[in-house]
Amino acid sequence: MICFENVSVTYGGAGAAPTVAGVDLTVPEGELVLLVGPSGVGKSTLLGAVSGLVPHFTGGTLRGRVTVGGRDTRTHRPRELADLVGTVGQDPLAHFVTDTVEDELAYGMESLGLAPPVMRRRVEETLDLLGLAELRDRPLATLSGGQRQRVAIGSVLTPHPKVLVLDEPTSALDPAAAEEVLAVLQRLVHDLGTTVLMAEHRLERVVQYADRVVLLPAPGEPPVAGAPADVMAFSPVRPPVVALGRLAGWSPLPLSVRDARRRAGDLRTRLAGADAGAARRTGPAVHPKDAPWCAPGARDGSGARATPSAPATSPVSAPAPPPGGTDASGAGATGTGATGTDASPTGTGGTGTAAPGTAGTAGTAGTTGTASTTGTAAPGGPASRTPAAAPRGRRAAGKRGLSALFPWPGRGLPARDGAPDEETHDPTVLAQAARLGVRHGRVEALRRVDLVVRPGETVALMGRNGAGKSTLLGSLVGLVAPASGTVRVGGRTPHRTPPAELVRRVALVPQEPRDLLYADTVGAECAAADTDAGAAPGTCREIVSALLAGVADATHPRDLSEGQRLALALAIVLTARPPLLLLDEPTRGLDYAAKSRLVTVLRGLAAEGHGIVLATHDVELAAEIADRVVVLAGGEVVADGPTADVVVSSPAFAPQIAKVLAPQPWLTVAQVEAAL
Ligand SMILES: Nc1ncnc2c1ncn2[C@@H]1O[C@H](COP(=O)(O)OP(=O)(O)OP(=O)(O)O)[C@@H](O)[C@H]1O
Ligand SMILES: Nc1ncnc2c1ncn2[C@@H]1O[C@H](COP(=O)(O)OP(=O)(O)OP(=O)(O)O)[C@@H](O)[C@H]1O
Repeated sequence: MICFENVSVTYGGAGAAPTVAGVDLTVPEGELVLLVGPSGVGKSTLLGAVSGLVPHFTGGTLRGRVTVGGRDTRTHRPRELADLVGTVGQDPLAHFVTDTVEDELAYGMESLGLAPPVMRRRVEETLDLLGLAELRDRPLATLSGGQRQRVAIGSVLTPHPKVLVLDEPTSALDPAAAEEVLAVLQRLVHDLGTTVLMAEHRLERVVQYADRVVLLPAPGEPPVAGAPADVMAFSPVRPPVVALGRLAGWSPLPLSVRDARRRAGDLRTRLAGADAGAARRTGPAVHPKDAPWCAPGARDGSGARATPSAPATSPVSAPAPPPGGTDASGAGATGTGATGTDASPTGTGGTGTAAPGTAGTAGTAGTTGTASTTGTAAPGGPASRTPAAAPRGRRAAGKRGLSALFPWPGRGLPARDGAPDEETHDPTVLAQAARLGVRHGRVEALRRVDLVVRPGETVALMGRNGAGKSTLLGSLVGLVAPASGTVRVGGRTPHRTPPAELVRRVALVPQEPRDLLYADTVGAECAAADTDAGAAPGTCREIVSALLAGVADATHPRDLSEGQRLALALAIVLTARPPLLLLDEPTRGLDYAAKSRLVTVLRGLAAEGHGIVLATHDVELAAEIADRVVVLAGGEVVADGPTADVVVSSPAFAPQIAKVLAPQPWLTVAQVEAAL
């Protein structure tokens, strides 16, 4: 059904190396084929060549031939393939064409001219199938990340295309929703003979459903295709059950928890006497001193360093003194460091690239709000949730709004220590929500939420799509104001705190990393991040490379792969080293190796006394890194406890290894390896 004949794709001008090359591949009708490989290797590029987006919309040069159902995708533009191919990209919002859930589900069918009764029936079926019935009239812009992804999937299912091309379709879905979507896909493949080509990083969710796996081992290297267990035997990306199977020497390798449980008897016996607690403490934690970007003096070359477990009011990320010697507390309104630059004389931006913002800069940003996608946050009121929908120009303004909100701990920022709500601040508490309620219009997104985050703690927020995780993170950075109860960060009330003060206490990597990016190149983003944070030049760049190799300085952030873009956004925020670090779904697009490097970095920060809160559906990540898991449901906290207790007691949130080795207490392959 899909045929690649000696295909290569090259971005950039003459002489550039091809991103993918030597692709000869056939995907037969009625098969589910899984495309795997490291971040940035070219998976989306190959998928785009099938849907026609590459090269028609992305640029670049496609050589060779890709046909779908006999149609050449180079001579047929995407709309000429629309009756045959349904595509879900990595950024659903960018592809939505209507305004509401129901309209979006109907749109593809309308374009094909299907009869109204048929459309009606299929919309209803799909609303039920994907748990969207209650959201049918909702504006798409108000949906949570996972709700958007469900709509995107639903909208390609309704026209019943013969071919589905899906790029990380479960990345924003909660575990149960992911299982449901995969069950639907399997039914389409088995019952209707639909052909599915899907790229996915969370192999633990999908590999057992694949008929075949195609591995892209490295950029420019030809793909290797085969039976899933055969490819997993040598694949550099593999789910925990496969890693466990390889560790234990099982053959054939297990692809599912069920397969692995059947093989695990001996392993359980070997592990019976081992100390799970000790193994759990044997993670790959790298002390920050051993991480180059964290080395003393890395930030300003002076060797100045914050004390571990410093309280929030003298944050571990406390900005280093500027060359001029001005310190954070004494800078007053003019403390702009060596440059003396006011970032926003026109009052349109936040601290921008001139992080050493003055009181005037910060105040202006906060009060005018820049009419940006998020700029309404600070004292101005709740923020729009639609930054990704904004055109590039607005997004740039959004970035300025964001930089006013998020973490550019400017040197010389005026500290209002001693302000009323800080007087009673307990330095062992980085953030606290008490009986917190938040509304988005008619939607009660959070109800009576209690949460405390202390220095050195890593907390995973988990829960179904729409449970309120992003809202809770948003309330900690002042993006949303409480309807009831209180929220404090570093002793401040976030939505009432001038952004320039808040950024010294807390930072957020948003669910859509694009919202943090505004420069034209990776290099410029990194340079701005260093300046904003008062870090030594090269710090941000070093973190990007440490998380993910192969991200070129000259690339426009728009052209980065999903994982590369996330690595850049993470690096920008990690450069700022805020006392409290908030991460909203921080592993989309990241391969297992990059994820493990991220875990190492975060562990290092936690060891230094930073607090970390991550909203995630990635149960494997939560098992690796979180001390505590807080589960939200319908806007309420329904569980809050040590990771092992919370995740093991829930089939939805238990990582694969916990399921395989239950009732033994192991959560990760690393723990098992350490114990053996
Ligand atoms: N339009 C473009 N212009 C220039 N370079 C691009 C463009 N699109 C992708 N690239 C580059 O091609 C490479 C492959 O990107 P692609 O998105 O295909 O990778 P991927 O395997 O899907 O990554 P991920 O797992 O992170 O989603 C990356 O280095 C990326 O920077
Ligand atoms: N601007 C808005 N207007 C109306 N409802 C909204 C708005 N923003 C969010 N919501 C709703 O609030 C609820 C909580 O959304 P939130 O984004 O916090 O969920 P989440 O737990 O992060 O979900 P996901 O796992 O899908 O990212 C959802 O039902 C969402 O649809």
